[in-house]
Amino acid sequence: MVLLQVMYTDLDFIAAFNIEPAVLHHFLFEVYRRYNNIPFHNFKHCFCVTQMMYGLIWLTDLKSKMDSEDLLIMLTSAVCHDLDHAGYNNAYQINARTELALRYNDISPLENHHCAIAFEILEKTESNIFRNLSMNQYKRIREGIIKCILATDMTRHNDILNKFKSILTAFDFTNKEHREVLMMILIKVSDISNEARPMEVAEPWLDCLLQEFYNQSDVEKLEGLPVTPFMDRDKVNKPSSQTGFIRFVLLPLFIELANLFPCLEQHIIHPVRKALDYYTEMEKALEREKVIRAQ
Ligand SMILES: COc1ccc(NC(=O)[C@H](C)Nc2nc3c(cnn3-c3ccccc3C)c(=O)[nH]2)cc1
Repeated sequence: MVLLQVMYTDLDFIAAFNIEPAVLHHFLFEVYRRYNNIPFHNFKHCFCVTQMMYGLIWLTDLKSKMDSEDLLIMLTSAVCHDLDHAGYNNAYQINARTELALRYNDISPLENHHCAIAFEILEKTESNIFRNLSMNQYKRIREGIIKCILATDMTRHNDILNKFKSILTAFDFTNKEHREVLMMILIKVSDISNEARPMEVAEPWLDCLLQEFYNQSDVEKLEGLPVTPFMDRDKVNKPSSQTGFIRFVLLPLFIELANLFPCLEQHIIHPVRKALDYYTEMEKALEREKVIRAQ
């Protein structure tokens, strides 16, 4: 948590929002406690997403383009975005008619839950880092965090990306709606950006993700529920699922963001293109092996 604390300090949130260090520590400890020990959606994932968000804020010089409230919304949303994730995605929640699906009427049940847990923590005085804010500031920050966390539901991926594309040509930092879409894009980029990291860091994350996905599809098979193909251990081909993800999801998203911040080309697009080459090579090696074994 100390590293997360440094990020709040470095971005001058302590001074700007009169956040007491003890309260920040309490908040981050509660967040740490409310993430679960599952292969992928654990506290380490929360840290990676927050660290990526922090890096993007500095790389794009957002401090000079957006006010502190928006930056506080982005960092806090990253910290809280997967709180109490149990390793079963929205499709499972809805198909299995879980308590979450029932409570949130099948509308982004997980993301609604992550956000509700975040504000449960923030309701407690000892961990409410917003307790010295005015009512208006609190309302604005709460609205922003809800929008950002709910935007991490991948079923909304294309809608959010298309909205961003439509405003890109005339992006206006003084336009509230433009800023909101950009904040959603930035938390989405941070959330799925493992492949922008060195391969020795990125590949283990994919193995952890597949572990979580395989665990879910095993349960779905046991419970006679529909199984998502890219989660089925009998169907998933790791390199080809990842080349598909990088080509059709990751690169298009990162390229759009780089249209607004060209410096990101070298920092996140270049490494992802190298990751695509790596998994494409792995795919070919697997194919060759299959041919040899088939003979
Ligand atoms: C449009 O909705 C989608 C699109 C793609 C996927 N996931 C995939 O294609 C596969 C499993 N690969 C993948 N999925 C990833 C990564 C990072 N986050 N992430 C992920 C994790 C949980 C839920 C959704 C996603 C994209 C990654 O590096 N690879 C999941 C949902």
